[in-house]
Amino acid sequence: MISLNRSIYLSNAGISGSCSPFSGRQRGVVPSAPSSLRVVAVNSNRDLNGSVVMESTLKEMRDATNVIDVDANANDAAAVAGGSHDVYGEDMATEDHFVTPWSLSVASGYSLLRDPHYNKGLAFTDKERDAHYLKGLLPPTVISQDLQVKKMMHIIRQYQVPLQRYMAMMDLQERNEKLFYKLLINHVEEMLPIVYTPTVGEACQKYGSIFSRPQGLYVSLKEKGRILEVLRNWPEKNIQVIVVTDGERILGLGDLGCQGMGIPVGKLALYTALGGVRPSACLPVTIDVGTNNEKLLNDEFYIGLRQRRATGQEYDELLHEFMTAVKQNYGEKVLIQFEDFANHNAFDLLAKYGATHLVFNDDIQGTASVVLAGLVAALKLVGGTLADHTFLFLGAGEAGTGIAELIALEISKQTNMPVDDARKKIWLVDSKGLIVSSRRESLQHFKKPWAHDHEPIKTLLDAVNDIKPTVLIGTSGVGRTFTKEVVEAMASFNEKPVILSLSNPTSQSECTAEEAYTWSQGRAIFASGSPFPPVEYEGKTFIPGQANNAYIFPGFGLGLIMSGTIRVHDDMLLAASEALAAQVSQENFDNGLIYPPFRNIRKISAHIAASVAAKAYELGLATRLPQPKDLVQYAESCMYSPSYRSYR
Ligand SMILES: NC(=O)C1=CN([C@@H]2O[C@H](COP(=O)(O)OP(=O)(O)OC[C@H]3O[C@@H](n4cnc5c(N)ncnc54)[C@H](OP(=O)(O)O)[C@@H]3O)[C@@H](O)[C@H]2O)C=CC1
Ligand SMILES: CC(=O)C(=O)O
Ligand SMILES: [Mg+2]
Repeated sequence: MISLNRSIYLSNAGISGSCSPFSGRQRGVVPSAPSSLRVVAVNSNRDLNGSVVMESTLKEMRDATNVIDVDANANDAAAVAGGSHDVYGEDMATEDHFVTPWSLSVASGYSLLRDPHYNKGLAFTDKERDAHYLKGLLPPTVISQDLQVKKMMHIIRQYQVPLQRYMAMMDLQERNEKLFYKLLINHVEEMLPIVYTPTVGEACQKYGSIFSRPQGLYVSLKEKGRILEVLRNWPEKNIQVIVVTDGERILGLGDLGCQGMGIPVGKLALYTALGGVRPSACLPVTIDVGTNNEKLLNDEFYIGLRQRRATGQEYDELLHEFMTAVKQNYGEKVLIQFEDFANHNAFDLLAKYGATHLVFNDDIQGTASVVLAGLVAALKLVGGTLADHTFLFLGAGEAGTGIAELIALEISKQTNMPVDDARKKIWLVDSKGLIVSSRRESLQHFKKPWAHDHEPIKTLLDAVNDIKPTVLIGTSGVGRTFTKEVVEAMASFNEKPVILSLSNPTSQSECTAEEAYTWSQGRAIFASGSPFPPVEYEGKTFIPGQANNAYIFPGFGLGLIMSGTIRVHDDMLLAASEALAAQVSQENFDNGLIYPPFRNIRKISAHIAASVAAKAYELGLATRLPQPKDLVQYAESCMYSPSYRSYR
């Protein structure tokens, strides 16, 4: 039986006996604990000093003095599931689940205010303040969550420097998670450039200096042989999406080593805000195998291993241990999204683990899907079918060859032409010039399918003038490479040249929106990886689109999760593309846009999720049966809500 003085808090502290109260997420339990064992940390002094392990029942928990609530997120899922299925966790629907320690929390008021999952700040009602020992810990006023959002926006807008806004947002995420997501969802177009590209790039570059509270899980070479143990230190048990990087190609900023952590953290914030995956199901991971970035190695504030990158067998073994441990710890339905790996590892990891794990490479596959969607939509503005167009890429790495391949697959599907023939409509330029057959022997494997018969060409401008593409796509990671001459050449033989500058962050964009519109005399159909503001040209306002995989991965992931899909298939990427393209309205087209606005992203994500799930069911890769009748409605019903819950 439980004997309580003042308050109790469920955590894994009872098992470890050594964890400090409320450092990071505290609703977890050592996953290997037998399910019948209830682990309760008794807090007699508002601390977890003297934690004990004991058995308990749900009733006992509820009888305890200060029971807050079952996991609010679990409630979201259970509510939409009508208590009958488990969208967000295998064992969520059963009563037994609700007595497991990670789904029920009991806290002192003081601790409650410091738990980002439950904290509501001034929005705690008087009744809640009474019930949860909050009296006196807050000033008397009670305000709504909407007013809190308004106030935070006011504070954030006062910061002129984007990095300060980023830090304010990260601070909010660590302080009051629901408020963070409410704000991000309600102000998505304004806040996306802060928590995501371009600002997240600068944050990664300066991560060591701005680092305060750790976010995500660091798996370094030091942990080799003990990765399962590291995973078990993470307090959440029902992880559904992991975004993992090794920091070697962070946006177009190169090797940022361990400081790449900003990317998984940012991507997963989007999984929740844009795709509705609950935050506690998301795990950001950075694999630290060292860095070859001399500046960071010599930076006294660098947070990672101070050694050059491990490669070869040492690297492979660490990654394999990680992949094996993830599956062992979270099961086979956890989605592992590879992010910002260098291409010499990215393609191999995807190929190696694609057959055994639910893996998705955002840079190769997510980017491909978002760009194909934009191109399909662009056809409404430029005419013809995909097969009628000629595509030229600057950059033949993950993004470039990934997009090229999906375009070829779609052309082949639409025309019944062999994929090899479809590839002939697509040309790529890398740092050595046009990829042609005479270079084949020395090419990396992912470039070989693009080595067409042609004379060697050294420069992009020469390639543009020779090949005369209708679509020019920048995936080089090098800024200002679409020069005036290049854009003018595109505009000289295309009435409406399609120009996509995909490289991130803004500094690496192949050209700016202003350059694209002015150099093409306002005729370009333009989109970029990082956002640009509208451009005035000859009395007309041009609104550039944002071609970023953020349109795809949140909905794509949601579709996989909600259908219990066990493997990613190319047809799912095509389905996601079609779903996104279908969301572009006539009004968007009238404004020259080939992507819908981000403000509708949750609806868009629901449609993408539904299409991906439908494809998964069709392919027999979905395990959650029976298939829901209305997948869009189902996707919407599964989405995390950032609104506060009432703590009874
Ligand atoms: N908008 C979006 O959603 C996304 C944008 N990106 C962005 O795309 C960029 C590239 O990413 P990724 O494909 O993964 O990177 P990779 O390193 O895999 O590929 C970069 C490619 O660019 C080529 N390149 C580099 N410099 C030049 C140059 N001066 N002239 C011509 N080609 C050059 C490289 O050539 P070589 O092979 O010879 O070295 C390589 O083929 C990044 O900036 C990234 O942020 C990536 C994913 C999604
Ligand atoms: C957007 C993205 O994934 C990248 O630039 O790498
Ligand atoms: Mg990326």
